[in-house]
Amino acid sequence: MTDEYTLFEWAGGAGALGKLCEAFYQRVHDDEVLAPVFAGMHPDHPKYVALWLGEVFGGPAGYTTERGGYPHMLRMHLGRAITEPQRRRWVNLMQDAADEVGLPGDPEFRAAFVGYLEWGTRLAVENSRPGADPVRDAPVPKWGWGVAPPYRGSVA
Ligand code: HEM
Repeated sequence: MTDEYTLFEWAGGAGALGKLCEAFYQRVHDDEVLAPVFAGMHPDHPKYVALWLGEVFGGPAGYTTERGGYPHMLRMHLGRAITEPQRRRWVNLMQDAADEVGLPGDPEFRAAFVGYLEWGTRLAVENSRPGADPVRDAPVPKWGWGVAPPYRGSVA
């Protein structure tokens, strides 16, 4: 059964995601494309992103209960005008960090993991576009092992 474990559990839980984000932001710090984007970030930003990822991947709802949930995450991206090269570098460095900290390398986990990174970063670009007016309030999304159906727009 594919849903016997959540992605959170399969990844190694909060500890593994914490290490992933520490390694990722270390790489960001040394990266010519992303260092300027994150120059003013909150010192605990890696912890918050780890909390977010944990909730998305089926772990505890800590980002919602402790950090303002989806509306806060969305606000943090509004107006940032994230570019495609920045987005792509973000995805690349996350995968480098996943290798570095030894997240599971099996095809199913990595496909689901990278699927979320692609989906989430493309939404971040869209939502950060100057003038974008995305829905402000929504639950933290959940990501699992499955395959996402095609997006058909908002159907009344
Ligand atoms: C799957 C993709 C992404 C996820 C899951 C994500 C997650 C988050 C979260 C949870 C926050 C708020 C942290 C807090 O509570 O303080 C945040 C803030 C931020 N994100 Fe993202 N993000 C994604 C993509 C991106 C991309 C592609 C960029 C730019 C290349 C970006 C740039 C930023 C910046 C600059 C902040 C503000 C950091 C600070 O000032 O502390 N994000 N992100």
